[in-house]
Amino acid sequence: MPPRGKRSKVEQARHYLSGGGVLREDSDDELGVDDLPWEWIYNGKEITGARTGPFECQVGDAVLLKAPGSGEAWVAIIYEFSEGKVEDDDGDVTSEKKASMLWFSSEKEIRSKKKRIDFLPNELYLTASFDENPLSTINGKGSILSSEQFDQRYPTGKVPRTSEDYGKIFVCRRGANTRTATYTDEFVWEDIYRGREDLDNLVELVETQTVKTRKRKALKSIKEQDLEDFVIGNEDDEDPQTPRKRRKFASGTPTPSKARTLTPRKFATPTGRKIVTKKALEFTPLGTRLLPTTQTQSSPYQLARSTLHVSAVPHALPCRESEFDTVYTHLEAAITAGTGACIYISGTPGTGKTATVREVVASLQGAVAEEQLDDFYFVEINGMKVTDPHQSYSLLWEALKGDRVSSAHALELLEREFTTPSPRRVPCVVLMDELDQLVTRNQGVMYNFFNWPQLRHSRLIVLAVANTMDLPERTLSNKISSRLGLTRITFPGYTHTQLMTIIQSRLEGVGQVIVDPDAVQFASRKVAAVSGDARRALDICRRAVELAEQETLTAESQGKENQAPDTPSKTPGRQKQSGGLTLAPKQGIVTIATIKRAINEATSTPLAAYLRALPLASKLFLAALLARLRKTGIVESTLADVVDEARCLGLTSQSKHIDSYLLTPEPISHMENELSTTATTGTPQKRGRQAAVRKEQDKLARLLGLGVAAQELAEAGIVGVEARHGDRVGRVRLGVSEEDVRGALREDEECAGLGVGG
Ligand SMILES: Nc1ncnc2c1ncn2[C@@H]1O[C@H](COP(=O)(O)OP(=O)(O)OP(=O)(O)O)[C@@H](O)[C@H]1O
Repeated sequence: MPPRGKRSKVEQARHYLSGGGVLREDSDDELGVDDLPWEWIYNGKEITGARTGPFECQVGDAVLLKAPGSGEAWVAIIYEFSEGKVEDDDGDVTSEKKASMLWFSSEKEIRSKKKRIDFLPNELYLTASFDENPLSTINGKGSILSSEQFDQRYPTGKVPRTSEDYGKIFVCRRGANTRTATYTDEFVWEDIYRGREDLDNLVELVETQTVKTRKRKALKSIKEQDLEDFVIGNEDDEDPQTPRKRRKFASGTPTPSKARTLTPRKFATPTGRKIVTKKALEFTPLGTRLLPTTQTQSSPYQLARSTLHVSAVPHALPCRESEFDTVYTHLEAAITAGTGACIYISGTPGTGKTATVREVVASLQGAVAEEQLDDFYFVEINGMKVTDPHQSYSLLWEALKGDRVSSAHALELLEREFTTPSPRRVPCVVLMDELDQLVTRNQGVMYNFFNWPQLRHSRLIVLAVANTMDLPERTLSNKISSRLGLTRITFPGYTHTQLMTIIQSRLEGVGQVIVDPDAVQFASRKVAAVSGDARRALDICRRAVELAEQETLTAESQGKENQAPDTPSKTPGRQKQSGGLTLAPKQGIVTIATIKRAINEATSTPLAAYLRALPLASKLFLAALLARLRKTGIVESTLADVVDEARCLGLTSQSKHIDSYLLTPEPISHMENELSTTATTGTPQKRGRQAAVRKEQDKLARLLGLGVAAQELAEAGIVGVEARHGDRVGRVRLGVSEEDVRGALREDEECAGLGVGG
């Protein structure tokens, strides 16, 4: 190996320039292949420099930074040094020496087609973007020159490959904001930068002479932004809506007086390939826009229906303020500190988990747009929308790089990405919704998404949303899940007063009373008694508004038959109309009676009627399947587990129906044979015991008869049963919506005490 600082010609020849980004082989850096420890260089108490072996660097020096694995390096000026604690993958805490870097950017990183046409092959732009990096990412020193100085040294405009300077010397004559593609006036580097004391002036120069943010259509209200803002895979540089945000200093680091921004990423893939985005994948939009007011405000009923619709995005989420704050604080802290995080959010359906997370992300997007928060990417992966859990890998990779690859390849790339230090990695927030669906047969996906945020270079923030509290423990084992150190937030079911507030707040915009307050209270109490599900409460109220509207229209058309043709139509609240029709005081608005009708309707669909008419064995089977679903959060159960669950339900249930069902002699003859081995003679005590055993066996035999019920339910499409070849533990899952089954059986007398409510 050649002595440090000197490179063989062969090694030198390996260097090559790439538009300012230096591509070099890792072993060929000035620091050599041995990872010697870094030491501080002090001036009094102040850290002014750092050394490793014979290599030294000082505040104000231009350095090359590497990203091992990708072979890329970037150029930055050291702004200051600091030391912090880090936990390695084994949980050991060590201290880490790092430096905040002021970045140069290559022409390649300008995120716009408005690139300058006069850029030089080895030109860099000075940015006002800072980032913190471990000293271990330093790869050597660089030199920055004005174009005049550079021309004097290299009149041909090129650095010979054999030169010591090859790949290390750059021209800087302008500052730039890479996101807005705006540039400072031309300057002479040696005039504006003589050393560390000029650093703050440099930043100020770039900040004042470049435009900070592109104009965004919807800074006022993120909810009204075009959905493209949140759709990944949209790499259109011209799109001013795509969120490309700035980063602040990591927390815990002394923040300089100047605002600091991160050059938004537009790095190539690790293989250096240009990213060509194919047709964008579909993602769940961050929020669904409200329909145009012209469509919704034509009648107060229509307005009420649309604001009560579950797909409408409310302007605020009442009763979720503290959950919002917790999620917001965790996300903001992780984005700012450039660390990973994994937040596990659980709660029964309709408790506002998804809505709250989207609201938080939208607020953070707003903060980014206002330059108060660092840039971050956001992607939603919904377990219900992926056909295979492994697709999550491709979706995440596409979110990070805009590059669509197969799941297996994406997994490989992600592993490499997250274990590799990279100087300017933008944090990525992933919402993994309906997580239960992603773990059906494969815990690997969940494990990876929970584990990656722990890797110190990942900057991955995972928000995992599921219905059950202990999904990680159940699927990953206690040991692994406790090591993962998840932050847990539980969303409780809404109380009736909270549901009232939620409904009333949605109705505020309607302008007149369409739903009687007593009706709101009635609906809220009904829902809170079983599930605390806002979706269900909203659905009931919306349906009740439709019923009230129909009622009014019918009354109107009947009235019209008695009226002159030009009589104005009625609106809710009017009691008397010309033409002799008199409406009752509450006619036309939703009353308790309307709510009752809406609830009845919801439970009197053909499916509900079918479910209620099922034999008790089938109902018990469904109740057991629902109980499994609620306990495990996993959509699929084994038949054996369901039968076990049914046994527990049967033992704990107070229902006389269930009791008599379980104690009726089992009709399946082979069971009889198996179970009739107990003798029926002996002392009265013994006979008592035998009778009890017999009773238990009868119950068991009955329970085993649930297999027949399962078969019948499968034939009707209510459940799906899959017994793979050679697999005696058949798997079963619901074939219709869980809510439909719960809704139908909730008030069924035979199912009382089986806990099917929610
Ligand atoms: N606090 C609230 N204020 C207004 N609307 C709410 C509130 N909480 C929930 N909603 C509404 O209820 C519906 C269901 O909410 P959301 O999808 O967030 O529930 P979830 O807990 O994620 O349910 P699931 O587990 O079924 O996905 C949405 O339309 C949402 O807007």
